[in-house]
Amino acid sequence: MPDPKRQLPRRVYPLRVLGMGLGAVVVSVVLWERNASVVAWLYMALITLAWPHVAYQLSRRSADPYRAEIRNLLVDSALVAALVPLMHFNLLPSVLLLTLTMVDKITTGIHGLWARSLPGMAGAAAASAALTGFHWAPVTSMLVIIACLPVMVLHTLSVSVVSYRLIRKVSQQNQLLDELRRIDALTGLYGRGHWQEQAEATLRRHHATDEPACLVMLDIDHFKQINDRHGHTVGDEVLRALARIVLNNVRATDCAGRYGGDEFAIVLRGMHLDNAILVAQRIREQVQALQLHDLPSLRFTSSLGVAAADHRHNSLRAWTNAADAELYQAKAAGRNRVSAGAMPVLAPVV
Ligand SMILES: Nc1nc2c(ncn2[C@@H]2O[C@H](COP(=O)(O)OP(=O)(O)OP(=O)(O)O)[C@@H](O)[C@H]2O)c(=O)[nH]1
Repeated sequence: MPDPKRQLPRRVYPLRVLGMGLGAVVVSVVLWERNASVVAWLYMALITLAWPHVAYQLSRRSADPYRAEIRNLLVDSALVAALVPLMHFNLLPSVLLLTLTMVDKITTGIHGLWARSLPGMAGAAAASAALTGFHWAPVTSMLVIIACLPVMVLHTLSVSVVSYRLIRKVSQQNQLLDELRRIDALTGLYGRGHWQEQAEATLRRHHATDEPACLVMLDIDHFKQINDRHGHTVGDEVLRALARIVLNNVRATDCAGRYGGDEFAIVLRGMHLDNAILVAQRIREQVQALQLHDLPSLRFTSSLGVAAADHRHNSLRAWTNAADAELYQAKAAGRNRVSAGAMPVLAPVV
């Protein structure tokens, strides 16, 4: 991929040619109005027409084109400031060109570049005033106003387009970051943070409307042994396969997340405990029957704890603790089973 810093001179070159060219139109009209000398015309042509090409060659030949281009940007500002005395301080073009060169420094996004350009601008304006003689004629004619329009319009539009692209890129990247934050990369289930937000919302709705909801905590049995015997890659494959089973058994309105290493949490919205137990049983059975494509001999099981949302659950922590306690029961009772609150521990169907 081309280095964007090395590409900078090539990107800036046409913009500088265009900007300085449009500036030249403005200054030419002012010089023409005041019957400027040949020297003044040459001076203007050197700055506006020759400089962009010199700048390009300087940065292209430099060992560090990026730094060279920053230097060129500072020279741009100084040269534009030098045009002001040449125009006898004609008000509109002077203010316009100085403002635009400042905007160019700001839109680079380089911290403080505009401030760094100020001493050079002041020095160049003073030197230019000394060379050309200090003439004060700030009144702007209609012709000069018209000559200012193209640079004004084109510059404003181009800055707007660049800002628009930047804003779109930032918002796309924010969306991507949000997606990364929400989704667990390994399993494709929700990550813990997003899952918790959704689970909290479900619990709040239960408190507000009495809408039933159940929480299933699932943990793979002896997962450490799978990792130890077959390696982490197989362990990861087991986690992915289990996530697929979970997703196949929940509705779009439910919320399944990876809670920890080999622990999964599912919020079943609008569901009573008896139905939630059926879902948990179905998942347990499918996990037990699962065969990995690359390692069909590997079998594993899971334990699940189910807790219905209750008014006594004053926080998500209380609800997850209740489901976790059930999960602990299932593990303690011999694993590969579902445990659910008031319901008896459910032994596996053999
Ligand atoms: N392959 C893989 N392993 C993980 C990942 N995250 C956590 N683990 C492993 O998961 C294992 C969890 O093991 P334990 O919590 O001790 O539980 P267990 O072996 O499943 O035993 P029981 O839960 O008591 O049945 C640890 O060995 C972790 O290293 C992961 O993303 N990929």
